[in-house]
Amino acid sequence: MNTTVRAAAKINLHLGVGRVREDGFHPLDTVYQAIGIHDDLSLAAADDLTLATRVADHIDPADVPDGPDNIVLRAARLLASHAGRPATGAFEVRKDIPVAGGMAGGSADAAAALVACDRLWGLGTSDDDLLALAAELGSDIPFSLVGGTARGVGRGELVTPVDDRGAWWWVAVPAAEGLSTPAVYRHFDTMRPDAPEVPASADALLAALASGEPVRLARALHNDLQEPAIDLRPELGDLITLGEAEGALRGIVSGSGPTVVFLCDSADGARETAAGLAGAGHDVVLTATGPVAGAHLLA
Ligand SMILES: C[C@@](CO)(OP(=O)(O)O)[C@H](O)COP(=O)(O)OP(=O)(O)OC[C@H]1O[C@@H](n2ccc(N)nc2=O)[C@H](O)[C@@H]1O
Ligand SMILES: Nc1ncnc2c1ncn2[C@@H]1O[C@H](COP(=O)(O)OP(=O)(O)O)[C@@H](O)[C@H]1O
Repeated sequence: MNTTVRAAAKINLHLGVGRVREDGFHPLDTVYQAIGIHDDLSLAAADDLTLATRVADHIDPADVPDGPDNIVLRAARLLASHAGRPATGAFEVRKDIPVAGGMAGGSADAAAALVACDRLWGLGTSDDDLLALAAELGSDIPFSLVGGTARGVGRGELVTPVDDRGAWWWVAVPAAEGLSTPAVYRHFDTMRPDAPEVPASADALLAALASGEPVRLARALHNDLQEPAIDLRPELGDLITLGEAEGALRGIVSGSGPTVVFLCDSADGARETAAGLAGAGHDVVLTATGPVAGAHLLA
């Protein structure tokens, strides 16, 4: 029998980035939100470890590694070694989350793989151990397990859920070509040699979130990686201006980009913004609500 796990894309409502640490990572104060764009991962019992990927029309299959470098297989091997057992199983991943888009698609798949292997192998790994293994694989992966809306500190791996009773409407516009996360962080270092050691606080964003007011949340959105991402891809600035002219409350680069996400005031607002962006020639325009759950088993 197959085990199927769904994992969501993330956006950063607030991404405060401090001066690079000695270990090469940047201290963050961030607020993540999981939104309704998903990858689905299924796992069947097998004698060896295999992976097949299927991608949505808006994804180039060549962008997804199909060998041992795929983070799904890395996650399976890490959990197997933690449990002292062989890594076995036949994975199939169906990708809808833009690749190298600043939406943590690989992190979502890694979180899904941890949950699926734990189930198929009957391990009953504790939440604390799963979160620690997730952090070892990547800074965003603990959040992909937790989902909802959460604050992330440290290098983003220390995650605490926050109060969010909103149902926020988002329009996401991925780019045809992804951006490398380390390259955007390096560009941040060049552009912001004076970056403070302590990253910009997420407190104002959290207050806006608790208000439930889309206009207030729109004003509070903040991303310190937006400037370097736009400097590397100037067309992202034009895209933000366009989406705002088409009715969005605010556009912002998602994480390290190049996906741009637009906060809208309602379902109708999101439909209108999406239609305006599509009419202006953007082939791929996705609409989603957030928050949604983290990596979870499908019945
Ligand atoms: C920028 C963010 C914002 O949520 O997301 P994406 O836009 O990539 O989705 C994250 O910080 C990405 O997290 P993730 O993609 O898991 O990063 P990791 O695999 O841990 O690290 C990849 C590389 O990114 C840089 N990195 C990552 C996290 C961090 N706090 N500081 C960094 O400088 C380092 O160069 C590191 O070698
Ligand atoms: N399962 C996977 N899905 C997507 N990308 C993967 C996967 N496994 C490894 N990768 C590699 O990770 C890189 C970053 O992918 P992704 O997590 O989608 O982006 P981001 O870090 O911008 O959120 C990709 O360019 C790809 O080479």
